[in-house]
Amino acid sequence: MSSERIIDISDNADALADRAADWFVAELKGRPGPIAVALSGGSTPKRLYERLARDPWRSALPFERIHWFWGDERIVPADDARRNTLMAKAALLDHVPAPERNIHEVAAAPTSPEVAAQAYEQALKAYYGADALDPDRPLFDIMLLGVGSDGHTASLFPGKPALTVRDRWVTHSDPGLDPFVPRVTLTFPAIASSRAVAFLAAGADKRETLSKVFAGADLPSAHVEAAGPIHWFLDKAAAPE
Ligand SMILES: O=C1O[C@H](COP(=O)(O)O)[C@@H](O)[C@H](O)[C@H]1O
Repeated sequence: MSSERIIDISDNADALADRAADWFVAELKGRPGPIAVALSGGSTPKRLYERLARDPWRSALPFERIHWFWGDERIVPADDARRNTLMAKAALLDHVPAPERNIHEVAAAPTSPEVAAQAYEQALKAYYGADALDPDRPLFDIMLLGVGSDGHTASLFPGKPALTVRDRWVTHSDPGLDPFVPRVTLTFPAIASSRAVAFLAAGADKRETLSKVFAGADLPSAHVEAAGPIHWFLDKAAAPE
């Protein structure tokens, strides 16, 4: 299986966020029933979240029906600024009519990463209504991902055991990059259960990594599959030649 790759290059990080916000709204337009979105941490997605919190994007989204999940989380105390959840709330969820019951956070410390991963998998299974992923019924409608300068995505870091986990939807991982705090992450099979995936990457420090990813290097972000296309929203500084 190899997902279609669609590359969208903008002049700068702000234009990239505008493009991604337009895509996000278009992707959900007319979609009936509950909608599951997996959010990413990282510097580039924040700009997208800020846009979704304001018009014209905000008023085009069915917040009552959108369920918010995270592709990965840092297992630190709930009020620690390194939490991906805090960033998404500050940029988006605190400013939109997102029902509390639709916000599915990963547990914070002092919960252990093992227990947090198990609990998150149970929460995903409860939402999905089954214990096994059906390829004809993707778990996520939209999966947002970042890519680190080492090629990691979510908290799937090069060389770490989490990369090989196929029998779980969620696992825990040690980080390969700062911040060096325990992580909980979706596994590759859970990420692949997505109707659409969008990577967001901006800045010259991502360029060399992206060249390797697009050349098929053995890096985590190159191994992401999806039920539908994989979009890459990049700015000119990040885009390889
Ligand atoms: O640690 C993380 O890093 C990646 C990439 O972040 P960026 O700031 O380099 O864009 C992010 O996708 C992930 O959610 C986060 O936990």
